[in-house]
Amino acid sequence: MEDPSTNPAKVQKLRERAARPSHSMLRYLAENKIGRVQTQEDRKKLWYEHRYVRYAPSFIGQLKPKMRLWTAALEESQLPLARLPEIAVCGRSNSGKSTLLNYLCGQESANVRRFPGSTTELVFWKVGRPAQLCLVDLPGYGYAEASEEKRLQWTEFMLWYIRARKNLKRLLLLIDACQGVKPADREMIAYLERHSVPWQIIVTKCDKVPSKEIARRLTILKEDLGQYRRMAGDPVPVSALKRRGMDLLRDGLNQMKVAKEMVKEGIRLKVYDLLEQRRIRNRERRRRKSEKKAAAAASAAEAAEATRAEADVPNEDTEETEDALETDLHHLLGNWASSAPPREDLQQSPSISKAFFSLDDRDSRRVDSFMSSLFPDLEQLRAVDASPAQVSARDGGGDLDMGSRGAGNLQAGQPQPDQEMSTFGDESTFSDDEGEEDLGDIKPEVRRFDFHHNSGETPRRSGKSQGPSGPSWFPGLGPSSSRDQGKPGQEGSAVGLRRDQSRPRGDKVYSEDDFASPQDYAAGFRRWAPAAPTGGAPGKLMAEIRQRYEREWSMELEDVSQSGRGAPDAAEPQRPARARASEEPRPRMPFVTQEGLKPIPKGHGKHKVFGKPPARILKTKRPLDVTKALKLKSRYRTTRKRNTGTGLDWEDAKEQWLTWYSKHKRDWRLVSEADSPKKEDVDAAYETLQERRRQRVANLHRARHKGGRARDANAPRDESALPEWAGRDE
Ligand SMILES: Nc1nc2c(ncn2[C@@H]2O[C@H](COP(=O)(O)OP(=O)(O)OP(=O)(O)O)[C@@H](O)[C@H]2O)c(=O)[nH]1
Ligand SMILES: [Mg+2]
Repeated sequence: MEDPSTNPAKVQKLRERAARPSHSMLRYLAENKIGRVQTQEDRKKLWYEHRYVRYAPSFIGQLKPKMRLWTAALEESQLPLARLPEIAVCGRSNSGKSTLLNYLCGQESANVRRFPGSTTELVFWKVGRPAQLCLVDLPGYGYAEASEEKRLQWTEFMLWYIRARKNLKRLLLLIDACQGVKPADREMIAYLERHSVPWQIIVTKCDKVPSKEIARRLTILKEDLGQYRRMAGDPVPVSALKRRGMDLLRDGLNQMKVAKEMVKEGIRLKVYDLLEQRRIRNRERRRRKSEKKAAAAASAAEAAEATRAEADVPNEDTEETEDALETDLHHLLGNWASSAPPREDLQQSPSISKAFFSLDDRDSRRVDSFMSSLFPDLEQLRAVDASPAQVSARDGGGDLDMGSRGAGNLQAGQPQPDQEMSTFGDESTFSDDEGEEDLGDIKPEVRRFDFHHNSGETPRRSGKSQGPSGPSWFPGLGPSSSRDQGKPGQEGSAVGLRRDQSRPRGDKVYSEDDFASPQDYAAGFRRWAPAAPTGGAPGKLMAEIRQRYEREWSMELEDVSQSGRGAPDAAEPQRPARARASEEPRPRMPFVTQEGLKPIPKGHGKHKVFGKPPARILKTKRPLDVTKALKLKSRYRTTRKRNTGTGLDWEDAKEQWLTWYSKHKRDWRLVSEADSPKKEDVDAAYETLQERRRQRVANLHRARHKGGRARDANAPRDESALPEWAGRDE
């Protein structure tokens, strides 16, 4: 018997058959009706639900949250600010990524098409109002209906994005339930593991597979993927199109939305409640302002003195409004904060460390001791102001380890002047509807993310060096004091201490961000992120990746090229492909082989690089042959008509017709329409023919049983003709 272990497909089948899904899983699938509908009753119900029940799921605490297009990016410069936690969906083309995003929010915003390759850019969707999450629709990998250049471009950029983006909180890896985990998916998992990106498998299109099958496959998946460290949760079976199993997924993602707390005068509050309040407040302020302006214009027309007198009013008024709004805010928050007694220590002029890193005395003491252990000369640092020469010397440092640079500079006593920076990432992210509003009055009080906030443009990573006014590498240390004391006119440009307002204490938890380079920090990239792929060198990143992870990726390429040749000699140096002098240099779209870089092959060979299209697409698509289907062929005949007897005598013609008739007699329409001798004649002649044939067969039969040729049974027996032994009766 054949050994089944030699055939992976067989092994998989055997495993599936042997898998024993857990009771809870079967129960979950049955309760949520995940799987192909079996009965007519269920089918009817599903149809009804789909058609008539309005779909309004609750996600990130909002009912049918708004899904607004933020940007679509294929280059680093097109990426949006990294301010919201991002969840990306990734998977082979046509695995249902865009559909899943749509139905997560109950919207139909993302572009969905039937063919692979409908999404060709990284599409960023802001979810909620105010936005609390960013969903990223990544283009698919594997086969897609697009040019190779395009596919290479988006694949590279997607891989780079996954690797470099700091606020990417989770990557949902979609797997088509009908297709299962393909080699390309395994490659992607290896890539994610390598770069420490939390991922989770979502099995989509579950409405196409029976639930028993799904349960078995999920069990095997769980077994196989249990070894991975970065897997953020068990595989989730869903059917986005039929809206099944989505709640489990939503619950998982809900935890990732912006839900920061801040401590305001000793009271913990949700930032988003405050943002809502601020939205209301700002709107109110704008309305009052415009009213005031209108009133001022009216009075200006009456008297010039009155106008001049009003010129000073806005400042006072604004402050009044501020106060009024502050109380308004407290009122809206249930008057908690106003009832809290004012703390003595808050009124004092804040020391550098205390102002930023303490919530209560215990925390501040702990942080202080941590600080002094890290930076023994912290006290001296505070006295030193940043001079432009020192700063520029620091900026010439190239791309060293940012962590050690940050710490080193602090020790060298070069605190940076403060600069506006965007906030992002786990520690610092929050955004609201308008997005660009100044968050100055709220930010300083936010626990754990009291970084400097940008009210203007964020310095991009690819941009110029920050120069003398570069942002602090260690937010909150030094610069705030120098700024507050040295630049009284710059109030409110960045989040720091406001002169008129003392900072409530907030404790500080350090993160890697604190030691990241300002550029990376501002642009929201991970440490060690490589430069983004550019149009100038297509395929470079991809080639690097392939070279690096070749062993981990179960590469079809390797299998194909190595079978029959054996493993390559490791000692042999790699020969670069030689350019022929006579030929013009071709634009190279390289991919990595055992022999080095090669241009992407044409024809079937390119499947090795890009994956194979599904069989459905490889099949030639022919229009349905209507004439055949409706049996109208004879009426709309386009082929040559058979010779029906021109130039033949009747006998020959009849003979031909009879052959034709015996072939086509089942198709009564053909026969009746045929331009032939009369049907009765043909039938009669055919019957005769058949009779003759029957005779012939009968004769043969008889002859066989009489041990010789057919004979007339009544003919007189010729004894002499018989052999000697045959006729001797006696
Ligand atoms: N039966 C079924 N079909 C689905 C489901 N989800 C998506 N589809 C179909 O799959 C096809 C592709 O869906 P898309 O959402 O465009 O797939 P995609 O992964 O975004 O594809 P690309 O953008 O090309 O990578 C569409 O025809 C969908 O209707 C599902 O849960 N069940
Ligand atoms: Mg898509």
